[in-house]
Amino acid sequence: MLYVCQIIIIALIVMIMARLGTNKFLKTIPRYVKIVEVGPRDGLQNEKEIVPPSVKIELIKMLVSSGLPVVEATSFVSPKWVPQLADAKDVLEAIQCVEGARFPVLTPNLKGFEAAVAAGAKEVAIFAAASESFSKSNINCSIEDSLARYRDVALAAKKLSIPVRGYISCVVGCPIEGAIAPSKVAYVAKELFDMGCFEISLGDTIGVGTPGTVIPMLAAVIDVVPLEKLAVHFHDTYGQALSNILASLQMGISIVDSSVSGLGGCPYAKGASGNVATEDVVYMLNGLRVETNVDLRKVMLAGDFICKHLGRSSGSKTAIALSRTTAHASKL
Ligand SMILES: CC(C)(COP(=O)([O-])OP(=O)([O-])OC[C@H]1O[C@@H](n2cnc3c(N)ncnc32)[C@H](O)[C@@H]1OP(=O)([O-])[O-])[C@@H](O)C(=O)NCCC(=O)NCCSC(=O)C[C@@](C)(O)CC(=O)[O-]
Repeated sequence: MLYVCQIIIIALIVMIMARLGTNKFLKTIPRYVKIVEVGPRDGLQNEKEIVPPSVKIELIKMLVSSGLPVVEATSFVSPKWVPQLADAKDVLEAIQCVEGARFPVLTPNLKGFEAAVAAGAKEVAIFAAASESFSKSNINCSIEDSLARYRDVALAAKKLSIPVRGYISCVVGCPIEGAIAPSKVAYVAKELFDMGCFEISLGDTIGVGTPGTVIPMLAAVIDVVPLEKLAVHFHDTYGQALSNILASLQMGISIVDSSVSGLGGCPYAKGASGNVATEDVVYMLNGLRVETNVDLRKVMLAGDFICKHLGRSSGSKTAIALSRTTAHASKL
């Protein structure tokens, strides 16, 4: 009996030592990561075929049931610019009764903000760029003009106690200008922070970044905005999104945007592919033993649902692999 106890104690010590050894290398990674699901907005804004509101509403409900704490629902932008989201009012009104997640919506100006609030928005997002040319092609104004517009939105939101998230596009590269200097990103980030954004999401809109460009960009932004206010938003055009997320986590970032099944792209950034897939992010974070409170199987069900509707296969490698191998799936 004494012998068995000794073996159990030694085994426990070995396990704890092994864990501590691993933790030495992973110690800077946050223990909890908030995933911001952007599929219904960033994903569906770029679909050629217009998805009916009933499908969007069902998708949002399925994503909420997977435990995702934030599901970006839609945009109150000009329907001439983004006809795919012309049903923003219908979608947002229909999910008012859904509990368990926050539903931010994009608002490019006061007109959009007022329409969003009238439809029940309790959180909004404004979206600037670190590239002049992209700002012009995406929202038809210069960076400075966009910041002036967003100050009005932020002020109106403050009066109603509505939290405002800020986005910055093209944080490492622009489809028109090429490489973007980290100082430009830091400048816009500080402006958004100073106007009251509670969180700032740094978007590699065309997915060209690698840890080699993402780390210096984050270092410049962390110098001017508190780390805990920053989120990362990677498109996966060059297959770099997960490595960029890991590098960001190692720098202490704990908020990651992703899109179910890797849906997405920006209508004003030709060639940009979808966001990093939520399923792939959850799988990696599970492997790192980072808490997300998200049920991977349920995200996969939401992914199946929208991919069937769109008539295409998933953009998530995890979803494809797990749906093929029941042996792996049972270990989740
Ligand atoms: C900003 C504008 C409106 C300027 O567009 P504009 O043409 O310069 O605006 P305008 O003020 O001259 O108005 C033109 C028309 O739009 C109407 N209008 C004006 N505002 C609104 C509104 N809010 N909602 C509905 N309608 C609106 C306005 O009433 C008028 O209607 P008309 O008199 O011609 O009938 C336009 O450029 C626009 O809507 N752009 C949005 C483009 C977009 O949504 N892009 C994708 C999202 S950003 C992104 O994907 C990046 C991100 C966030 O995901 C991060 C990343 O990946 O990097």
